[in-house]
Amino acid sequence: MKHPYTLGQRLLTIDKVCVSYDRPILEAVSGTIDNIQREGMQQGQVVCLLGPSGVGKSQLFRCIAGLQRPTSGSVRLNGAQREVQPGEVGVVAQNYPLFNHRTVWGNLMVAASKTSDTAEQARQRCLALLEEFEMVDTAKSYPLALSGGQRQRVAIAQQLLCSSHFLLMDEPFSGLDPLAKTKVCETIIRVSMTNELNTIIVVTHDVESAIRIADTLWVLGRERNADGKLISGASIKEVYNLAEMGLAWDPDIESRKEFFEMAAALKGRFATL
Ligand SMILES: Nc1ncnc2c1ncn2[C@@H]1O[C@H](COP(=O)(O)OP(=O)(O)OP(=O)(O)O)[C@@H](O)[C@H]1O
Repeated sequence: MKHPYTLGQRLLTIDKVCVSYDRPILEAVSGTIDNIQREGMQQGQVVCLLGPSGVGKSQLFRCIAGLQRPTSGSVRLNGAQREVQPGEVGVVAQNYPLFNHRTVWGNLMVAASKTSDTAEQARQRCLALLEEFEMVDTAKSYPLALSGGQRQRVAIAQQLLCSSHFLLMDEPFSGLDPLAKTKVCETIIRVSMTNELNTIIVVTHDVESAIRIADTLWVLGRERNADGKLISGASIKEVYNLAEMGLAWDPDIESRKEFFEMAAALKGRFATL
């Protein structure tokens, strides 16, 4: 079967990342993200990192964000030899920390000013993102006056302004009702299609939302010993290339039987990890 895309440059390399405390938490985690190229489309990358509770997703998240150095191994961006530095990957945390004493515009300008050559350039970049997220009329509002979804979009815009196309999102669906989840999925898809280099890694437990937004799923898990007990030290046990499987970028994915089959298969796999 001919795939409707090709792969370009390497954007992210996770190379045998190990994290240990009193016991191994991550054991030689490796993975790569390449630039997806779809003819006539501006298509970014969305990878969802799934795995059972306590398996080590947050530890890997921190390593990818450059917030924590692995015990061994490395995370590198854009084919570089040096390790990722804090700030290069935007982090959208669960509570969307914003400056509450600044307006939406003020919050965005703080971020844009750090990475723009002139104030006018910063202004243009902020305006473009507000337009992209249909939030121009909230520019003068303060974060506490926004809905959760609006705050999340400001946090995403802020991180896109100060990082270089990489966004890490921590459990963006937790505690949301189905309608709100759909909106978050739409926001992530929209961000991924704003620039072909935009690369979003979403850490989530939400299997259905993950299948809706991702081109690739990484499942973090552990091995079991002969007695069926989990062995410490997780690695990426499964990689599902949804793009190759014909399950990515389909706005009607939820109405297809493959969607339900994939969700059921993943949940079954979770139980073993
Ligand atoms: N500073 C630390 N010292 C020792 N152990 C730690 C430390 N930080 C995390 N751990 C352990 O690492 C393991 C993985 O934790 P982590 O928070 O990454 O899991 P997770 O997959 O994100 O879980 P959840 O989905 O519940 O958030 C846990 O067993 C945790 O106790």
